[in-house]
Amino acid sequence: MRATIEVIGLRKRFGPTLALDGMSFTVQPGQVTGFVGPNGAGKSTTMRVVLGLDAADKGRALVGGRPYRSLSDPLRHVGALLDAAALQPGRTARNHLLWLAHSQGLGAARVDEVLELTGLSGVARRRAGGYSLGMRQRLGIAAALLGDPPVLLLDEPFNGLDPEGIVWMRELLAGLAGQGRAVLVSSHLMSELQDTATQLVVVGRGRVIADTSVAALLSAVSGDRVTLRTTAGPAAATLLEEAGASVEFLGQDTLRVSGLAAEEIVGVLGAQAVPFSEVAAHRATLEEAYMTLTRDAVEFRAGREVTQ
Ligand SMILES: Nc1ncnc2c1ncn2[C@@H]1O[C@H](COP(=O)(O)OP(=O)(O)OP(=O)(O)O)[C@@H](O)[C@H]1O
Repeated sequence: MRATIEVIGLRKRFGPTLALDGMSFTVQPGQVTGFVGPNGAGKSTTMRVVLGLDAADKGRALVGGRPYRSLSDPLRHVGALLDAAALQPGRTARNHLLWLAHSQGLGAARVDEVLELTGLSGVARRRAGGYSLGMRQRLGIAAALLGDPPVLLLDEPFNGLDPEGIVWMRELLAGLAGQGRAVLVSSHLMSELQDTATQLVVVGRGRVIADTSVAALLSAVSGDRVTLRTTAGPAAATLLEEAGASVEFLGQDTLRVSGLAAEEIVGVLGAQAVPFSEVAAHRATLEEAYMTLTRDAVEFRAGREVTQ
């Protein structure tokens, strides 16, 4: 089976709410793909449609090239974490997983493996009703991994995790993608996905705003701004402007330079022996990139609405 998720032109209306408005993207194997957007953007609905839990009014969703409902052993094809709070509180974690495993022809040995993998072995015989949200997230991941599926869909897996849990989750997701799986992870906090996602599908109001690699997004948003610290501000500014840069004074000794790369700035100043103590290229965070993208989308929509 191809480890992919294909979402093709999904449209879904709930009464007056248009939850999905032509949602389309593909999730590739070997990557953690972040699925981000503000509350109500349509992330959960998309995942529910992919998993056959909601029917789309239009469009198609395929897992490994096939609709979810046509998969005979779904847990072996796709693992999902949708709502970690949805557990039978009286059941122990191990029994919960055993029940799921048996329904798919999987044995107890696999249950113990996923308990180990998610760090739950020590508490596996406790009732899940007493679990913290973080432990429930781990149990949800354990359930998603039971069938060793090539495709994973995780809705807000970072919810309720403490900082240590967040690091653990990032490493787990990167490891799963490193094994060649397609991993789709939704979040409304871009910062959670920093250092984890390599691809991003950014959504707003039921459609895709951007579908890009994280590296391309960060370099596009970082631009070519460089911060320069020098005690010879005016001389440096003159030289750099002559070399084609634009220069802005942020303080007496601090200049923001654009239009030249950091190495070129060092070259220009070095050639004329102009002293400087720091040349730092600006690097955007994922959060900044997200704000830029979603702000543009809002402006675009506002403009379109006015002209309609
Ligand atoms: N069962 C439902 N009945 C009515 N409206 C719904 C239903 N499910 C989702 N919606 C609406 O569809 C829109 C998309 O919701 P969805 O939960 O998919 O967004 P989301 O991006 O996952 O948001 P969040 O980050 O808050 O989870 C929202 O306006 C939501 O209120």
